[in-house]
Parts: sequence; C-alpha cells; structure tokens
Amino acid sequence: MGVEPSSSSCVSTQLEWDTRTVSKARTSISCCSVSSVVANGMDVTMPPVGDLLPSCYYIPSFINRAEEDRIIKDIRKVPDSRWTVLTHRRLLSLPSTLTGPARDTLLDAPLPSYLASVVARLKESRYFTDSTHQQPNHVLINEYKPGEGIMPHEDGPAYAPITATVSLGSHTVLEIYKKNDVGEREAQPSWRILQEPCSLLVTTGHMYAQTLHGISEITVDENLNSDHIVNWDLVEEKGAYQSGKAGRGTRISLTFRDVTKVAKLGGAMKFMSKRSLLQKGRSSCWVLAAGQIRRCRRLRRARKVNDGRGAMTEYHKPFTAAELQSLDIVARVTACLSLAGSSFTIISFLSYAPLRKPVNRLAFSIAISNVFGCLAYSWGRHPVAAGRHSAWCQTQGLFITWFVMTDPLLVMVLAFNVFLTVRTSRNANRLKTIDFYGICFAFVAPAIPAFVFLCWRPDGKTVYGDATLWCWIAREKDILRLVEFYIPVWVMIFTSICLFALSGKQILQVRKKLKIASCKFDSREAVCSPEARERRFSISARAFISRTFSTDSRIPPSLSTNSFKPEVEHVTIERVVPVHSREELDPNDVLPNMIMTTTTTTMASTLPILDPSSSEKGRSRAKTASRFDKIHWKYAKFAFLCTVVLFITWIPISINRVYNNFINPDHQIFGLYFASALCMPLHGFGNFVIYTTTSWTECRDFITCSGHRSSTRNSRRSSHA
Ligand SMILES: O=C(O)CCC(=O)C(=O)O
Ligand SMILES: [Fe+2]
Repeated sequence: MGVEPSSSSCVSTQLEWDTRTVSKARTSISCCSVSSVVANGMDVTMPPVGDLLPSCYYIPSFINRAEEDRIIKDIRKVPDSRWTVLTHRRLLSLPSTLTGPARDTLLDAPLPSYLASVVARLKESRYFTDSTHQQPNHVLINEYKPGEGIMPHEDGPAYAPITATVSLGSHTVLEIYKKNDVGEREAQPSWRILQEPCSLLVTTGHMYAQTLHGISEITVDENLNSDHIVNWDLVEEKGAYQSGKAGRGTRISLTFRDVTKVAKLGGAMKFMSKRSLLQKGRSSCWVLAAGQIRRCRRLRRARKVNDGRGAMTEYHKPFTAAELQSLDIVARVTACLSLAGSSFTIISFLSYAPLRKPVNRLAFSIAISNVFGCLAYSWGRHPVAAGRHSAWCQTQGLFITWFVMTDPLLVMVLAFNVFLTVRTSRNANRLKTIDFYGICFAFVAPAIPAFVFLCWRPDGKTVYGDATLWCWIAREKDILRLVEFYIPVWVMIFTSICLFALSGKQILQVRKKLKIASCKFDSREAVCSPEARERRFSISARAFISRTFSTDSRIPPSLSTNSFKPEVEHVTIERVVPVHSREELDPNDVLPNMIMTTTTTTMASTLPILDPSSSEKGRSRAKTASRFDKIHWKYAKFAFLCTVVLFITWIPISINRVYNNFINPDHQIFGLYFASALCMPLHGFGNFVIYTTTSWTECRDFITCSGHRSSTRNSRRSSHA
C-alpha cells in the first residue's frame, strides 16, 4: 500500500524491497487515501517483504522549484558561525542542537519560519501521525559539496522512528546497509535510492530501525539505472540520468524529525527564542539584563559545545562488519591472555605459600577483579548482538563498570601500601588491616554505580547498551561514562603515581643519607647517626629484598638500650615489605649499620649480627651502596611497571573518549578503537607480568615444582649460618 499526501502535486509511493534481490527494485506506486494511512498507521499496515522490510516512501517534486529556490536563499542567510563544519559536510541543527546528558532533549522552540510551508505539508500528509508530537519539531540541514557525504549510520533513539528528508539543489544517492545476524552493518549497501532535487524521502518502521544509511563521498554517481537504483521506476526526471551517470552539485538536505524529549524553556530561554537567538543565530547577549546575560552566556557556551556534537545524535555506526569483527577478535584475544595470566596469579597464590606475601595479596585481589573484567571483555560484541535488553548485554555492562574500576582502585591501595611502608612506622597488623579495608573498598565502591546503572532506566532505556566495542554504558550516554568512569579513573591513576613517586623519593633520600652515614662510619655512629626515619626505612628497604616468609625481626639484647629499639621492637619484616622478592638473605648482605636479627619460619635461627672490623668497613660500605642500588632498582621496577600498565590500559580508550566528546564527535577513528580494544582487556595480563616479575623466583619455583628443594636449601644455609 501507499500513501497519498494531500498536496496534489505530489505522487506518493511506497517502496517495497525484496531483500533477496539486492539491487533489483521491486517497487510499487500506489495512491491511497490519507485517511486509510491514518486509520491503519503507517508502520503496522506494511506486510513483511522478504526477511526484512524497509519502510520507505519516495515522493518526487514534494516541493516545487520556486519553493526550493526560496528555501535555499533563506538558508544561505544563516551566518557561517551558526554552521557546524565537519570534515565532509557542514550542518545546521534547528531550532537548536539536542541537549542533556544523553543529548536527546530538544529545548522547546519553533522551527524557522522559512520552513513553515514544508512543515505544514508534512503535517497535512500525515507522515508523522504516529510520532510523539504528530509533527516534526527538529530539522537537521546538511550541505554537501560534490565529493562530500555522510558515513553509514542510524539516526538513533532520540527521535521518534520517522525521518523525512527533502533534497534541495542537487540529486544524491542514499545507500542503505543491512545489518547482519550479529547486528553489524554489512560491508556493501543493499540498496541505492536516487533522491532528486525537490523530492521527499520518508523512512520509518523497519527501515528506520533495522538499516543504516549513508552517502558516498564521490563527485559522480554511476550505475543510475533500473538495475541499481531501487526507486528507478519512481524517478521523475529519468532523462537527466539517461547516461547512467550524474555529476553532483551542491546539495542541501532538510532532515525533519520528531524529537521525543522536549524541555520547556525557562524565562531567559523564552526571551532568547523570542529574540530569535536560536533561530537567527545571533550570538550577542547585549540586549539582556544582567542576570539574563549570565544565563545567556552559559547557554551560548553550552551551545558551542553541543554544536560540535550535534551529529552525535545521529548515533553513528561508522565501522563495517569486517572492522567491527577485527575489533571483536582483538579484544577477545587480549582478554583471553589476561584471563590466563590472572588465573595463573590466583592459582599460584592459593597453592604456593611462599607467594602469599603482602604485595601479592593485592596482586591476588587485582587478579580476581581482572578475571571478571576480562571475562566480560572476552565476550566481545556478542552481548551487543544479543540485544540491549538481553541479560548477557546487561551482565557485560555490569562486569565492566564494576571490575574494571576495581583494578585502578586496587593499584591505588597498593601504592598507598608502599607509601605507608616506606614513610610511616605502622606495624604489620595495622598495614594488613588497612590493606583489608582498601581491598573491600575497591570491590564494594564500584559495585554501587554498577548496580544503579543496571536498575536505572533514564528515558525508559537501559543505561547499559551498545558502546561499539562491547555492551557498556551506552554510546548515547557518553557524558555519563566520562563523569562516572574516566574522570575517577584518571584521578586514581595520578594519585597512585604520586604515591609511588613520594615513596621513590624517600628511597632515594635514604640511599643518599646512608652513603653519607657510611662515610662517617664508626662503631658508635653505626648505631646512632642515621635519623630514626631513615633507620626505619633501612629495615623496609632490606625487607624489599628479603625473604618472602620472614615473620619476625628482633633487636638483639645488645641493642636493647639504644634508640633503635622502640622502633623495631614490634616490627615484623612483613610490616615493612611492600614488595618482596625472594632473594636469599645472605649474611654478608646485611647492611653494616643495621644491627638487628632476622628469623624466618624456615630458618628458625638468627642471622649473625654484624660488627664489622675496620678492615672490612670498605667492603661493607660498597656492599651497602650496591644493596641500596638493588633495592632502588627493585622499587623503581615495580612502580614503573604499575605505571606502565595503567597507562597502556587507559590511554588509548581515554584519548578516544576525549576525541569523540570534545574534538570531533562525528568522526570515529578506527585506529583509536583498535588500540582501545587491544589495550583495555590487556590489563589483566599486565598485572600478571608485574606479579611474575616482582616474585620471579617463587613463580619459577612454583612452575618447576622446586619449592621443596628451595626450602631445603634455605634451611641448610641458615643452619650453616
Ligand atoms: O542528507 C541526507 O540525505 C541524509 C542526512 C542524514 O542521514 C542525517 O542527517 O541523519
Ligand atoms: Fe541519517
């Protein structure tokens, strides 16, 4: 069936396309009364054709040439400053660009008066009868020079599912792409629609929801014939395209839509719309009273930002099925690597006692969060294909929001742990408690927004939805993603880096002072000269490289009266071990001015107290410095790796977000998406690298099952000592 607009000059046509014959059109021109359309509704009356029915109407000469000229002239009067210039076209969003966190809200204002006759005809034709406001309330004016076009996209959820496009100035060919079984667009268009100047193209129903449309960036359209143009039978001026080719001129399209959400304007906005600030594009605020000026400026600033984003409401889907597939594959491969790495961390930590040291408690917690996060990534885009409301898509969104946030939080807890160890004199139990609370916080805090987003239905839609790479906070809510996710994550990353840097500074300072102190070395100064804090740090520094399962550290009776005692009396090695490595604690390695005894659970004996004779002082000093170099290197390596992993994980995806939010919302860079798909799911693997690097000996023992041999060797050494 077809639709007959009330205007007698218009021929109303419905195109029915058989999806099995891709380029060959099966069109029907039929005229039926408007009342029958209204009675039945445009959408529901259409019988399904093939496996997918695009619902589309082509009406040549919807407006006449004089009307076309007049509208073009009026559009040309709009100052250049009001246009948003994009790479391959420029556009005007009237009465204004959409606003609100999801950029789906129209500030109530009339459409420009020079479009009134077209709007009236659309209304009379009743194309919008089933839409929210029964008439268009928004128009996007696109201007294309020859060679310009628009990438394949969907018009998105901000509008009622109907678009009416009037072409002015030149013809174009609109290409329609089907989606494949997993909801991705096919590489080649399935249909081509020739739109003549003055024509109207209405897309609705299945066509609106199930297909993508775009215009190729070419200067000459070819294959303009009945075999390749789906509406060829309806083309009015076939003579103009007889050669099968047509060079494009400058085309202006008016895309009328009905924005579902409309916000009534307050006093200042009403005033502004009366002053035609929105319609006529005046940028001056000078006519307003003081308070209004401030609001006007705020609105202008907001409009500036939105202007750059207007096209985002088109809900672009710029990638081909092949591109989306490659993003999917790379994300899933890296996620699987991370899953394997995290599983190793969890299994080895649980099953091999020497690995259960404080820093690895955190590595273990991070691995747990990585397992859930990377599990979600490993599903790739399949949850997207399962549908926004599917449990799979919602679970993927939940896991990513929850556990991917847990990771940087835990790294921050780890950095805090290192910082407390190096800078304060808290004992092992205090640090363990702080760790415990930190870990709990890191798991519980991100769960709150994650579950809120799962239940929240702003505008009746789920928060989690298609976010291109996976189901996450949906693309149209990218501001929410920025505020809830990217900003907190970067705050955490910088906090961690600062804490690492402060701890590193402390290490370097101690190293310097130790060198000076060792120069002045004599038996008295050995005990007294370094400041209390440095001495404390000396313990932690040594602990950095001490055995894994040291449990106690005691002051020898000979030191019980010196100032060193109170600080180390209750100190266990664990309390000062932010990063253990399982190097053998060679008695010769003990720092000469750290006169203390260390016991280990396996050694069950004390290491000798050093009381170096003056002939050995030189050698001891050299060893002290070299020991500190080792400590410093270990610390630096650990902090460096944590920082590198954080950066690798978060930089590509954050650059992508900044680019799409603030620089060019209309253009998605495949390389940035690819880098994000590669790096984001890789953080579990990065954390596994840190874990194995900082506990290499234990990991090696675990893998080669030589833990027993190693313990025996240690016992032998200690008894020998
Ligand atoms: O210019 C056209 O014909 C298409 C414009 C379009 O698809 C849009 O603005 O969403
Ligand atoms: Fe569009």
